[in-house]
Amino acid sequence: MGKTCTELFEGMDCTIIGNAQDEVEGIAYRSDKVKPGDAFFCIVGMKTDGHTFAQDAIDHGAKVLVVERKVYLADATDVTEVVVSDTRKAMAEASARFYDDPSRALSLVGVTGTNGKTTTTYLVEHIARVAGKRTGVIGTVGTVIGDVHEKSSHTTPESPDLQHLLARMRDARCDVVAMEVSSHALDLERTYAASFAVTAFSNLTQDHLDYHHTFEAYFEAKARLFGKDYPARRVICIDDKWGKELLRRCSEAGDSVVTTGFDRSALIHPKDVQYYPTHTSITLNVRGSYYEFDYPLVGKFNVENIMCAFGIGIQLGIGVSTIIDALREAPQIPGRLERVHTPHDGGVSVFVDYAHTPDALEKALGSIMALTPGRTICVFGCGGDRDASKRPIMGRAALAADHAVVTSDNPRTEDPDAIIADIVAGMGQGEGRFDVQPDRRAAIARAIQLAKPGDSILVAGKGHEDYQLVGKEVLSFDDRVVAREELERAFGEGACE
Ligand SMILES: CC(=O)N[C@H]1[C@@H](OP(=O)(O)OP(=O)(O)OC[C@H]2O[C@@H](n3ccc(=O)[nH]c3=O)[C@H](O)[C@@H]2O)O[C@H](CO)[C@@H](O)[C@@H]1O[C@H](C)C(=O)N[C@@H](C)C(=O)N[C@H](CCC(=O)O)C(=O)O
Ligand SMILES: Nc1ncnc2c1ncn2[C@@H]1O[C@H](COP(=O)(O)OP(=O)(O)OP(=O)(O)O)[C@@H](O)[C@H]1O
Ligand SMILES: N[C@H](CCC[C@H](N)C(=O)O)C(=O)O
Ligand SMILES: [Mg+2]
Repeated sequence: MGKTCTELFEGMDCTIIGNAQDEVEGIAYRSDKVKPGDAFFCIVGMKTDGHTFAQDAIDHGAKVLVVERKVYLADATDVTEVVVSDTRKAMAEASARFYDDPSRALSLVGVTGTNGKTTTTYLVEHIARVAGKRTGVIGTVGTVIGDVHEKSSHTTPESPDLQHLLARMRDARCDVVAMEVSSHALDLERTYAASFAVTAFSNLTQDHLDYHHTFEAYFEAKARLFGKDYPARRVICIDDKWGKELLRRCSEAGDSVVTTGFDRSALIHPKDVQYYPTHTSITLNVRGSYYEFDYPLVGKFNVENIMCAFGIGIQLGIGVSTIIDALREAPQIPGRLERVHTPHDGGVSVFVDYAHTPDALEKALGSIMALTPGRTICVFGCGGDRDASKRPIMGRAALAADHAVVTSDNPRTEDPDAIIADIVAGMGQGEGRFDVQPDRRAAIARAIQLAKPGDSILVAGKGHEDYQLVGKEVLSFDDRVVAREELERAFGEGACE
């Protein structure tokens, strides 16, 4: 299934040097992954410049090079070069064409925002499924095509991988695909040339300032999903100033917008919410009509996610009663306030959650504390090679718990003790209310040792992850499994009193 350079690049602002009728067999952006007949896109990255790997790509069989500046390869006269002004955008557009624009053959939903993307996409998938649609999901926890789950390395894949996935979903006759769109993806044009039926915004709070540097730049990256490159129907949570600004822009552009939020001016907002340990009872005001129902997710932040998914359902044309039927039976989202079940828990509730930002940690703790009769203990750390400025803020946020155990998340290439020192720098007011235990298993065991019947433990930061990244190594580690093992060790048969 090849495509000629003409087919891939026609209409783009580019110069083709060589044979425009050359057939391209695939699209590559890593030289060592090139297969014979591929087009290799040379990307100027943050660490290195893809143009310097042109020869390596040719050695692996690349037939076409797409470049921002001509590379003049003396011995490669049979290689066609395509000169463009932005290889990332050109790669996204060529990838869409290579797979015959799969996003146009289905309803693609893009969810962006700092927190809530994974949860919302899972809810949308479930709503669409209950509405009788065939579904797909693309995001942090992995890819789902129909009933088949696959792992993924990025929340939002690089454009050739994304278009390939969408093509597989189209070929599997998916009607609705719910996809997380990260700010990195928008900035790096991974989703450029994908056409969305609906785009949705959850919230914007601190994360990824290592990459974007300022909040404004972070917001503008997210805002792109609501701009001219991505025409679609919109769903916007207007509880923060960033959502209000997006609403202003989309209204000015004449877009169809469904607003959501606790803000009473939102088209979808709650009239009443009752929080329980196992579920939530809500009365929602949806465009002036009231709907009362229970759903099996807990916590205040999930009210926002429920409303966002509701709004997306409406924008997809799904009936309100179907949306509510689906939400009543909403699935447990892996590693999001997921209760650890084991026969011997000593009356201690352990929740594993993916809170890895200051706002998420504060909200996850608040949600657990509101449902806990006893004390709440928080086990958490921060990822290495990621926004370091969030560490002391997360430290301070964790002091809302009765006790905190500061540990390692994914240290990656950083020194775990140095990450912990950054966190503890924000915990000056908490003398005596936290311990430090760099070993994550020992930290979970320590929290269990401190807990009494009626207490809760929040193990935050890694959620569904079944690995720990230490240096360049990928170690096997799953908070849910480790918590279960440590609960059994503490309270199971044979445990020492
Ligand atoms: C910060 C970031 O997103 N970086 C992405 C970016 O890397 P980069 O610009 O540094 O690329 P580079 O290493 O300088 O290389 C430049 C070019 O040379 C190529 N190259 C490089 C080496 C070689 O031997 N051969 C070769 O061809 C590379 O493939 C690349 O095309 O472009 C690369 C592909 O072109 C991505 O793989 C890489 O993702 C890195 C691995 C990453 O960790 N990204 C994370 C932060 C990320 O994207 N996260 C978001 C989720 C965030 C959230 O939701 O919280 C996500 O969507 O997953
Ligand atoms: N609407 C929300 N507002 C604030 N915090 C939330 C919200 N929804 C979820 N959270 C918190 O954020 C964590 C991550 O949630 P989720 O995985 O849905 O977000 P995400 O945007 O996909 O995150 P990531 O950027 O890592 O992909 C949850 O475990 C929870 O602690
Ligand atoms: N998508 C986020 C996930 C962070 C998860 C946390 N466990 C960590 O490793 O920091 C990121 O890549 O920044
Ligand atoms: Mg996610």
